[in-house]
Amino acid sequence: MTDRIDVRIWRLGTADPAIALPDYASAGAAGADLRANFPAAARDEGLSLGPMERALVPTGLAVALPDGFEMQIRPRSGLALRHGLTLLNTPGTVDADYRGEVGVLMVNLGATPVTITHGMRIAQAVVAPVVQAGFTETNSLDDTDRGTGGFGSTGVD
Ligand SMILES: O=c1ccn([C@H]2C[C@H](O)[C@@H](COP(=O)(O)OP(=O)(O)OP(=O)(O)O)O2)c(=O)[nH]1
Repeated sequence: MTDRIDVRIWRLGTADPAIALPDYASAGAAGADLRANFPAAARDEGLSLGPMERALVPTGLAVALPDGFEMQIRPRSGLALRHGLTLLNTPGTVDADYRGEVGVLMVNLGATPVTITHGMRIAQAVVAPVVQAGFTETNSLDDTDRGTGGFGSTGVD
C-alpha cells in the first residue's frame, strides 16, 4: 500500500456536491482523477472546445497541501489520444500555499470540437514532494564534460 499524506480539500460554494472528490482509479495509480465541476448554469451544456481553443475548467475544489508538497495537474492520456485534449501548461503546479480554486487549463489540439461535460474526468493530480533551492550567486561554475553543450549537442537520433 502506497503511503498517503493528508490533503485537506474544500468544496467551493459553486461546486456540485454530487461530483466525486479526486480519487485514485487503481491501487497503484500515481494520479487522482480530477473532474470538471461547472457552476449550475453551465452544467447541462458543458463546455465545447474547438480546435486550438483553450479554457480554464473549474474543479469546484480548493486544497491545502502540507508544506513541502505540490500538486501537479497532468493530462489524461486517453483524452489526449482519442480527442487531442490535453493541458496547455502541463504539468500545472498547485503551490502548498494556494487556497483558490484548482483550475485545469485545457486545450484542444485535435481537429474537431470536443465537449467537456459536467463531472468528466479531465486531468489527474499527482501530489509530490518539493525541494526549495537556496540560490547563491557566484562568479564561476565548476567544469564538466558537457560544459555548455545542450539542446541536441549529443546528436538528435
Ligand atoms: O494548472 C494550474 C496551475 C496553477 N493553478 C493555481 C495554483 C497555483 O498555486 C496558482 C499559481 O500557479 P502558477 O505559479 O503556475 O502561476 P503563475 O502564472 O506563476 O501565477 P502566480 O503569479 O499567481 O504564481 O494557480 C491551478 O489551479 N491550476
